[in-house]
Amino acid sequence: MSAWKVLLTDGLEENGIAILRASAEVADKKGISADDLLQIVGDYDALIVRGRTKVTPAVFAAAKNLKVVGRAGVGVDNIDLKAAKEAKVTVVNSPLATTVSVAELTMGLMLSVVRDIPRADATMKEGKWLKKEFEGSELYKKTLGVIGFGRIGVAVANRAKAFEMDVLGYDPLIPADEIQKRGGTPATFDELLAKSDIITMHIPLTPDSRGMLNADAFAKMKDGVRIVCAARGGVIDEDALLHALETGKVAAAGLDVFTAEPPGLTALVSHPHVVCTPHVGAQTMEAQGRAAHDIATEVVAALKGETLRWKVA
Ligand SMILES: NC(=O)c1ccc[n+]([C@@H]2O[C@H](COP(=O)([O-])OP(=O)(O)OC[C@H]3O[C@@H](n4cnc5c(N)ncnc54)[C@H](O)[C@@H]3O)[C@@H](O)[C@H]2O)c1
Ligand SMILES: O=C(O)CC[C@@H](O)C(=O)O
Repeated sequence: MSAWKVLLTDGLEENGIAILRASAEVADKKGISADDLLQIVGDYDALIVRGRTKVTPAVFAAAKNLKVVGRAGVGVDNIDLKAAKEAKVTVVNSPLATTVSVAELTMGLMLSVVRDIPRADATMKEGKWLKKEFEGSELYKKTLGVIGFGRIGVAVANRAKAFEMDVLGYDPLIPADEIQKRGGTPATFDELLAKSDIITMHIPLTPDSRGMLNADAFAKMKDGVRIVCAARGGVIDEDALLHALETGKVAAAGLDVFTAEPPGLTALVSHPHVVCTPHVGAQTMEAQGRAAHDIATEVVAALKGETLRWKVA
């Protein structure tokens, strides 16, 4: 009989489940409702989530045996870290697993917004040949502003440099010489806004970063700037972005993430100059395989009281 019980509420790749099963009993309740989670969470020593499950103070209050919450992925904005601390529950994530996948999707969104690839494809599927309408622009020699020069921001910067873009980096938590070492030209927020042809966001959603790209920020940007975001919807004020698209200040936006998910068919989602994907930055078999391995290993280590690599709280 296994000593520990682990609950999965957003699924996990098989390789991760196998690691957990070597030390614990695993219950896979993918898609469980918030109410049903409150009913059963008290039975478990560990809870592993992705972004869908909200690990609220009520969950911690009901989770009498819980020792660790594992986030298969990076962002922990769906986990109440204050409540975790008060409940003396460890929170771990798997921050290295998805960097490449998110960076590659970001490049895809960037290419999509400069060449209008999704709309060109849609018109072909309507039997049209609108060659003259699809005059885009190059990435070559354009300035890319990377907001958040951490793992994903740097991975995007490296890929952008292969396209011979000039890369500005804004990250108040990283010294300028470190941004330079990581391959970016350090910039203040306002410099980045003023000089970039494309701005891409790679920051966590925190009280500080919520609504960072707002009406004031859009006003400071170049006319015709393009915006890409595969971080969190909340870092952009979506009403301000829509207004900037409607006035032409922003020529196009590529968005993987939304303030409310799923957003439904909002004016932003249906705007002709917006390319959307349904929060799939980390949704590759490679990233999910790595995330499953890393989070399962880390959660087992937490249960065993071993040294942790990715303790968030
Ligand atoms: N679309 C997806 O599926 C997907 C997948 C993984 C991660 N993400 C998002 O991407 C974010 C970044 O991931 P990462 O692995 O690069 O994290 P990271 O911690 O390596 O990098 C984030 C960087 O943002 C900086 N930062 C924090 N607050 C800032 C602020 N207010 N202004 C400017 N910079 C700020 C930090 O100093 C850090 O260097 C995650 O927090 C997550 O929300 C999305
Ligand atoms: O788990 C997901 O579906 C998204 C993951 C991603 O946004 C993250 O922060 O790791």
